[in-house]
Amino acid sequence: MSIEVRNLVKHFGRLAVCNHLNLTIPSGELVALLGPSGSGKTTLLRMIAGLEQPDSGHVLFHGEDATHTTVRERNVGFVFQHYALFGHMTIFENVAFGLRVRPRETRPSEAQIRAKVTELLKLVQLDWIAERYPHQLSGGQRQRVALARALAVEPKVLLLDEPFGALDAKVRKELRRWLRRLHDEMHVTSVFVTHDQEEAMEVADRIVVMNEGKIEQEGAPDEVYDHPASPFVLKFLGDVNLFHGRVEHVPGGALAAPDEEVSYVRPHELDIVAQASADTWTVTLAQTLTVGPNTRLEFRREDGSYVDVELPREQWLDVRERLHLAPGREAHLRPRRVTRFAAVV
Ligand SMILES: Nc1ncnc2c1ncn2[C@@H]1O[C@H](COP(=O)(O)OP(=O)(O)OP(=O)(O)O)[C@@H](O)[C@H]1O
Repeated sequence: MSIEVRNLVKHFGRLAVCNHLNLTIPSGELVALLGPSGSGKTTLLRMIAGLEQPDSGHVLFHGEDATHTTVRERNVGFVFQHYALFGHMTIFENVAFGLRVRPRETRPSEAQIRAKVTELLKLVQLDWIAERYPHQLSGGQRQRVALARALAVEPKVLLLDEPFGALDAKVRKELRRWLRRLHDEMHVTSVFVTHDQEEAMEVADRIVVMNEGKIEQEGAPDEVYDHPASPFVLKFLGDVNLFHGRVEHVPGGALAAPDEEVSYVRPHELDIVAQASADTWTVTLAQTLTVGPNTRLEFRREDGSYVDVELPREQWLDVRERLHLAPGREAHLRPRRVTRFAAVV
């Protein structure tokens, strides 16, 4: 089931929360709506679901206008961050719920319900605790039950709003991979909202970057990361050093961008070298910090600004020895890649 959003507009008071949005999600794709808080992700998701009406524009499901259809008619499954399971029902009954409340004529038989729920609980690897109650499960297990419950009614579209937001980092990571695998098995067209760029990059086929009610860019994770369409996308997808036009201290001036340009270099795209040359910046090491396998170095430039460099720990130990680097010592940084945008005046 493909989803299409055409010229969608939604205001809350005078605030344009969705500002003429256009988006096409092909059938079977897993798409992330990524953006900072307040960028309109949830509102867009709710309009796709039918929980919110747009001021104007259209939502199409499989080419057919669904703008004025109800949530039920759209046949979408939801998983939200604080999606409450029914506390008085077992896990099994929670998953069976959507099937049991169907009108008699479309309700599956008891045997069919049992088979379906068992299959889904196996899929989310929780069949061994089917008779437990929600309060006896961990947060991550509960989210998996919520997903199984959403899938039970065989939705054509699955919508997830920060589904793993409330969980700790390790569980989040596990659930992400697991969601990706699940999607590959089920092929349900899925849209999930997140403000975590790592989560979006790791899970999604395609990322839609949103900012202030508009789509800044959409594309495959690599495409968006390697070819950001705007400084906003570049900054939102990871740490980046920023160099303004006038960089007088650069030896030879070759790196000095024209005044109207800003250069951006990611911390892992800078090499530390011994000799100054036309394509290096002269810096002083301020401090080092090792986090896991990587070391993060903070260098100070002559104008007082800071540049971050990140490299694998072993590489850092090697560079440190070769260049006799220590806090307070001078070094030179050579970018392997520079992204330039016109400065906003
Ligand atoms: N029902 C509402 N009434 C008034 N304003 C609203 C309503 N829902 C959302 N907003 C406002 O619309 C803007 C976009 O909200 P939305 O929830 O879509 O953003 P978001 O990108 O999902 O943010 P978050 O990541 O914080 O959930 C926000 O400024 C929010 O305060």
